Amino acid sequence: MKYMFLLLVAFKIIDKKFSKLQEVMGFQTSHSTTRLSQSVFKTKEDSIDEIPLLQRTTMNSTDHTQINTNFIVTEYDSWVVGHPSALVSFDRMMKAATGKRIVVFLDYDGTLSPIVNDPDRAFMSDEMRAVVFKVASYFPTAIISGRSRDKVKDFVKLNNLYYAGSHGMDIMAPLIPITPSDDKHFNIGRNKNGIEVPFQPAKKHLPAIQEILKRVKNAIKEIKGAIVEDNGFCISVHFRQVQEKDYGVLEERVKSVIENNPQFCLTEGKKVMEIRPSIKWNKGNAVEYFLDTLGLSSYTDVLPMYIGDDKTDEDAFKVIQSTEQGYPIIVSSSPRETNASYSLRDPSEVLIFLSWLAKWRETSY
Ligand SMILES: O=P(O)(O)OC[C@H]1O[C@H](O[C@H]2O[C@H](CO)[C@@H](O)[C@H](O)[C@H]2O)[C@H](O)[C@@H](O)[C@@H]1O
Repeated sequence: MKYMFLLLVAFKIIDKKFSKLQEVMGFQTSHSTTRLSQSVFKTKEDSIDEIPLLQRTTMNSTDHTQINTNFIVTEYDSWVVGHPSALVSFDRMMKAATGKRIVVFLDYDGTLSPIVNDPDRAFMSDEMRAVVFKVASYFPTAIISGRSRDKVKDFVKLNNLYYAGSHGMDIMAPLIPITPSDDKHFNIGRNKNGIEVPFQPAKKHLPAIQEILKRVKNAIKEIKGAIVEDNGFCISVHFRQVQEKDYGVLEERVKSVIENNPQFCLTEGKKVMEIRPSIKWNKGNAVEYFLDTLGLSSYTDVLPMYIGDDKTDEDAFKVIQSTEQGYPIIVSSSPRETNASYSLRDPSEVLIFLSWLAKWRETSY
């Protein structure tokens, strides 16, 4: 009996220590829902379950830091300390947002829709659409995508938000600012008859872009799995389905098309090479443009949030950082060098975050 009691006490102490460790690791305690707990814990449990016990005890420090055989701190766990989960930090973030004018910026691929092999089939779920609709009905919201503006709008299918395509090189800004504008960009959104026209800083390059599009399609047509996507002011060359042995040739051919043509440059995204005009305009400029046309750039109580997953979103994260009170949130399930302050693992966590945001607005106003 005495031993049973001692055993119970020992068990309690271990259990308490484990809970403490979870808190230190940033696991949610106050805003938890079953979905969040499942989402946050899933990978931990999976990563432990998936790895045989023997291997757990022999892991090297590059992949995992071993604490004991039952609890493993992954590189992701260490990274997330510097880029806390926006779900775990939700209460704190929203406390700081109270009374501020929230503006929401969203990337599309890998943020609102999961990454898939075929770029034409990167559909957004109805659940995500419903939640984005709700968020956009409460806060000014814009989607800034690498896709052409029309294409991203076709995927999203919502009319209560703003769209920027071609990494911000094609913006349909609000016609009437929600607050009096300081007029920096405002008139650019309409023609002289007051009709809505998109802001397209690379417009004069369009004929050259179309010429490059023809040439790149021709240059890579024999490479199996390569897909060329016309994104209006940018061209994507996808290699997700290209065999590794063919990648070198593909890269060489794409580079040769813009060789000696300083009008264009090549950037890289997720298994995609992108040809774009060499102008100083990116997703960060698009964020500034929207804030300006919304009439918000001169207000000190504006809190912009930007959620994105790719390299081109980093320019926007930098701009959000520079406001000193915005929330740049990266979508990544692996550690990454980033200018974002917070993180979400994947579009399913983006969905939870946006639904909490809408709920917060419903209950706190
Ligand atoms: O700025 P975004 O909205 O994130 O657009 C960036 C690129 O996204 C798309 O490509 C990516 O998603 C595809 C579908 O999941 C995937 O197959 C591809 O490997 C990813 O790179 C889009 O097709 C590109 O044109 C965008 O530039």
